[in-house]
Amino acid sequence: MPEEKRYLVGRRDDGGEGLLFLGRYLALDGSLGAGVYLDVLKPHAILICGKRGYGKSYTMGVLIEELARLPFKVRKNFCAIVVDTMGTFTRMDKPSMECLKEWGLEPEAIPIRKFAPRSHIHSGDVMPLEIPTGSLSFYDYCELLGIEPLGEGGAELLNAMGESFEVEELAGAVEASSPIHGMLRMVASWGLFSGKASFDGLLEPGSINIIDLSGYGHEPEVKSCIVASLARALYDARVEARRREEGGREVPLVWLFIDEAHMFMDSGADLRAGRVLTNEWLRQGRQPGLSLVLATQRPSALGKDVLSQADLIVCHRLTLRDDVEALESARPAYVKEPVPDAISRLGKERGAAIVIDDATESYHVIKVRPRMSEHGGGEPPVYID
Ligand SMILES: Nc1ncnc2c1ncn2[C@@H]1O[C@H](COP(=O)(O)OP(=O)(O)OP(=O)(O)O)[C@@H](O)[C@H]1O
Repeated sequence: MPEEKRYLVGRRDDGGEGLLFLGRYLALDGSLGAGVYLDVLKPHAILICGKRGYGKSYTMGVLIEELARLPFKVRKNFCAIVVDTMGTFTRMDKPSMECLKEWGLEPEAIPIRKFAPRSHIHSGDVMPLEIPTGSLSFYDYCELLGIEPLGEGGAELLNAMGESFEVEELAGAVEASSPIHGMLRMVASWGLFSGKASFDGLLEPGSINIIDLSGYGHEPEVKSCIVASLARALYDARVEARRREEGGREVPLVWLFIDEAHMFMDSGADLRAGRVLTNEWLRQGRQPGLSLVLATQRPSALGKDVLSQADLIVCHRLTLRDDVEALESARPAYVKEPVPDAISRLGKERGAAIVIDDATESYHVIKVRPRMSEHGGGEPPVYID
């Protein structure tokens, strides 16, 4: 039987190992063609964008599934960390028997684990996420507490800090009458930060770790603080390990997935998480082996850096002029067709996308493959008696 034709994005050669099956070519008449695969052996900065409900989280889930079913000899080089702001991916750790058959995995070999802040754990299969206070800077604390670093509150906090970054100790060190005292007490009561915690548990070779932050739905500063400290600690761990690694892997290469990335990287909001992700991960992440996958409805909100640093863009249907223009103004020379024209070719089909790939300097219209595990991002049904 002739071998099925396939296309690779993210890598120039046609090598066999370390490929994620993304979907199939989508022809104008709606028919599906050759398979499209994404390289996993090199670090990538991937932007998935699209209008609400057209397949961003679904596509992110496909990439996570594909990582989960990589053979262990390849997967052990990596670990994936998924920042799940809406609880979209929390059902992926218990795939159906049918899905396991597709993945070719025994139930005990599923590499997907779930973490959540202790106060948001409601079932026994979720592990507690604790943020090491050592990974927080003075500026992280200022953002978390909503105080100006150069203002009165900032000075008070800085005085209290001395050697300790422990939340309880800081609360004890500021005047009880100060508003910061109350805020630090509140932060301490969450049980989220600890001097004894470490992120090492997430760095298990071959593991896929879903971090459920949906409990902090209305607190962007808390989510930013968690993501900033996590992203910084992972970056430091890889930079350190890279110096020592020779012929083996000490700390796995990291794939960090961030859904609703505009929450952290909105150029107008200037959150700490956005700065770490842009400066350390997008600009400097290639050498330490850090891959970043961002999904957003609002590519125009992320700032020019994200569009210019992404080596692969998966663009689902977009209609807002600002967003289409942002992509058009970042269009590489090898994309001959204006972005608005390419987007209009997608029509209204969910899961259809344009893939713009720097490695092969090409772009393709594809339909992302169907999910194997349950997708948590669908719309809730309306029950009419
Ligand atoms: N590749 C696909 N194949 C089949 N159906 C899909 C595909 N992609 C998306 N869908 C359908 O579209 C729905 C919405 O997709 P998804 O949850 O990914 O939207 P989204 O773009 O992340 O939206 P939001 O911005 O609101 O989070 C899914 O529940 C699924 O039914």
